[in-house]
Amino acid sequence: MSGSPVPSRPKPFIEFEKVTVTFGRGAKQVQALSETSLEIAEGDFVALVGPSGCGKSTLLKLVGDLIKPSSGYVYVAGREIGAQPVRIGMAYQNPTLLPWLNIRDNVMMPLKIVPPFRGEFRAKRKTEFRERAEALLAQVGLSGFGDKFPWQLSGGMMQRANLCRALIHEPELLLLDEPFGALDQFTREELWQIMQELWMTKKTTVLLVTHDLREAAFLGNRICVMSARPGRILDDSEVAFARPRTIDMTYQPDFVALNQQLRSLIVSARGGTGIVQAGSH
Ligand SMILES: Nc1ncnc2c1ncn2[C@@H]1O[C@H](COP(=O)(O)OP(=O)(O)OP(=O)(O)O)[C@@H](O)[C@H]1O
Repeated sequence: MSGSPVPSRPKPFIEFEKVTVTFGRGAKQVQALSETSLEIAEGDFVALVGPSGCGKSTLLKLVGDLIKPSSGYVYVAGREIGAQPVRIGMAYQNPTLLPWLNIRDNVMMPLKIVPPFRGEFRAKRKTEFRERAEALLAQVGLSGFGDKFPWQLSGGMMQRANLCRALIHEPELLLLDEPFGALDQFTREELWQIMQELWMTKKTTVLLVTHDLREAAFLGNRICVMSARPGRILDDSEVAFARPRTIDMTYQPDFVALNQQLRSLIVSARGGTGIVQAGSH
C-alpha cells in the first residue's frame, strides 16, 4: 500500500440502521418492516418499489418523522430524526389542496408555516414569495392559474400545483408517495418530465414510492426493491441512463430489460407467477 489516505465516503444524508416497525399489539400486531438498513446520499433520487403492503409508505413516514421505529435508528443529515429540523416537502396521490385558497396561496402555504420563512412572510418578503410561487407555477406549465381555485383545475393540474407546494420552501428532502398514481398515462409521463427537470435544477434529495416500474426507472438514480411484508430491501441498483431521460428512451431495449428485471424480482417477492387469475385480486 502507498500509504495515501483512503478517500472518505460522504456521509449519507439519510441512513436507516437496522430499523423495524411493528404496528399494534397482541393478536392485532402487524410487522410492517423487518430489519432494514439503507443509506441515501445527499441529492440522490431513490425510487422504492415492491409488492403492495410491503412497507414502502412506512419507510417514507419514518423519514418524515411521522412514525417512530420499533427498533433501530433513522438518521437524517447526520442526526437522529427529530433531533434537528430538516425542511421536508411531501406530495401524495391526493393533492390535498385547500379548497378555500387559490392556487398561488395554496402553493405559498409552507412559507407561512415552515421556519425560517414563517417569520419573514408577513413582512417584506411577501412579494418576493409570490414571485417565487409564480415562477414555480410557470415551471410546471401553470402560468396564469395562480388566481384559480383547486376545483377549477383538472387532476393533473392539481398535482402540478401540489408539486409546487412541496418545493416552494426549498426542501432539503422531498418525499413522494405515488404522486402520479391517479393520473392518466399521458399526464403522468408529462409530470415525470417536469419532475425530472425540477430535480435537475434543484438537486433535492428525493425518495419516491411508486408501483409504476417505468416511473421508477425514468426518475430514479437508484431503485430499491422491497420484499413482501414484513418488508426489507431485496435489491438496490443504480439506474445508469443518461439525463435528461426522454419518454422514447423508456421503450428502448435496455430500459425495457430493466423493467422486466424489476418485475420478476417483485413477482418472486410476492411469491407468485405474475399471472393474475380471473376473479383474483
Ligand atoms: N397505522 C397502522 N396501523 C396498523 N397497520 C398499519 C399501519 N400503517 C400501515 N400498516 C400496515 O403495515 C403494512 C405496510 O403498510 P404500508 O402502507 O407501508 O405498505 P405499502 O408498501 O406502502 O403498501 P401499498 O403499496 O399497498 O400502498 C400493511 O400491512 C399495512 O396494513
